Amino acid sequence: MSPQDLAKRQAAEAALAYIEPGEVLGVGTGSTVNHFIDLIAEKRLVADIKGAVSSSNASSERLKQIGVPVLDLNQTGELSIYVDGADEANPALQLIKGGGAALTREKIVAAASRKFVCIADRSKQVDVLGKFPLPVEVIPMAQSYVGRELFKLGGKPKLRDGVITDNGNVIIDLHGVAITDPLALETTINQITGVVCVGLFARRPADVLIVGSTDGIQTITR
Ligand SMILES: O=C(CO)[C@H](O)[C@H](O)COP(=O)(O)O
Repeated sequence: MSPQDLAKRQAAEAALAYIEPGEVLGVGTGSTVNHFIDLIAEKRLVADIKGAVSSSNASSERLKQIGVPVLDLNQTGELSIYVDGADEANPALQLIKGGGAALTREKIVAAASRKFVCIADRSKQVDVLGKFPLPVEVIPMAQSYVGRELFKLGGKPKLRDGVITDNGNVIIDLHGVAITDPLALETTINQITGVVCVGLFARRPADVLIVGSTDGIQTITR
């Protein structure tokens, strides 16, 4: 396992402590979350979990494989805990997410959860968000229009080739914007017609960030 992968696994393992027995768990998407799901099985915690609401078809499949029932958010009500990774996190625990194209469902599950526990390796920590291209999920017929509107914001929008989201939409990645005011940019992009969701989690930041590294675990609480 690479040092980065080991750091992701350490963060994922620390997040197991946030699981509330008998509760429905929100589960995100990505390689760090895959460690989290695998660890639930390895540490024999499956029976503690009533079920999970998942942010992607990929995570749903992985959860089912270890025997965790995948539930419909419309049937569960508010979730106590949501565990997910991130592409970038700033000191206010605002995030860029969507590297795995699951941003819309991730934002929905995060919004419907009382506590968002973000798990990441240290490479994801930044002072200013925006080195990682900002993912925007877009209705396919609006992709050219939205691309032109995103260009006006000063960055370089690029269609993510060959990617269709679980919701049947496309992803435009906005490159080269240093995000000094995440709340304002989230609002601006949300208001572009044809945008389904922007992978900027400023209005709904993480509540806890668990960072794994070769030096160990760091937990930051908002
Ligand atoms: O937002 C995401 C998927 O849409 C992931 O949380 C993000 O891309 C981090 O992925 P990884 O854990 O593989 O580094």
